[in-house]
Amino acid sequence: MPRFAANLSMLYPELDFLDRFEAAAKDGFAAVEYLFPYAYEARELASRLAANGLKQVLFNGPPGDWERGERGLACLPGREAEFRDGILKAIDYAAALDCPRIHVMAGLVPEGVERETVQPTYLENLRWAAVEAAKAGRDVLIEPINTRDIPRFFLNRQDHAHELVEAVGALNVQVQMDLYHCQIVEGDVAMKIRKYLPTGRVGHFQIAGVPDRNEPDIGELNHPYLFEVIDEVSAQCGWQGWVGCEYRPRRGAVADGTSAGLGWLRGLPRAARG
Ligand SMILES: O=C(O)[C@@H](O)C(=O)CO
Ligand SMILES: [Mg+2]
Repeated sequence: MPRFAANLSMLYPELDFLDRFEAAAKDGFAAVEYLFPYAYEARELASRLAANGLKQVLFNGPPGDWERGERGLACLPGREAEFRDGILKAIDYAAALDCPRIHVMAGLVPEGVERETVQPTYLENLRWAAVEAAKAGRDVLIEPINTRDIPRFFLNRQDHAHELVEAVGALNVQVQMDLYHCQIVEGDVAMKIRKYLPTGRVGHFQIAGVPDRNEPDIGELNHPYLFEVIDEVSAQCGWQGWVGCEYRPRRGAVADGTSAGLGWLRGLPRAARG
């Protein structure tokens, strides 16, 4: 089975953020990811990781003004200086948390502007981020996201993400393949894993039930089958990454907490949470 990381932005909403580390470790996870570390001192987060024997495997670069709807700066002409400051801050956190990957959110295509118009800005920003991240020994990830959840998001499809990774041409730029978004936008998920994982350009997976982003055993995707596909292809190509559990708990959230909804994980053959 693949190795699973708990996404602490979505799992354990019944707990304060800093208490979610312990909860994930108690549930058997060996790794965590979350959207943003910036509201906390890096040393506080590092001590939670260490105290609970957890690895940090992913977090996001600063997204701009999240409260006002911004979802990344990478494709926004005129925001390059802010983008660069954010990437340098993320690299500092990645060093303090010993985190190998940073997800750089693409941002929203401005109203009335064509996607193609902002693509040069996106590529230039990614190239810059790749160089800075490489100096620090980190990978930069880009994630196609569905437009039902984030209308006008610049990057929606796996093929577009892989084209962009090729265009940047840096070994430390990879695709964050979130199977939830992939199913909503384009489907044919198993074949896309078979197509893209052997390229060496998939840095990380994420999962959630589709369509409602709840536990992976609710909804239209057959995750045990997809995990077998990831296992089979990984065995052939040597992929050794993580699968982030990025969903909003439905089964357990109210009565018993997130743990009660982890039956899908406990039920997997040779379940590997670390
Ligand atoms: O899929 C998602 O929503 C996340 O992985 C993310 O980084 C942006 O919200
Ligand atoms: Mg995701």
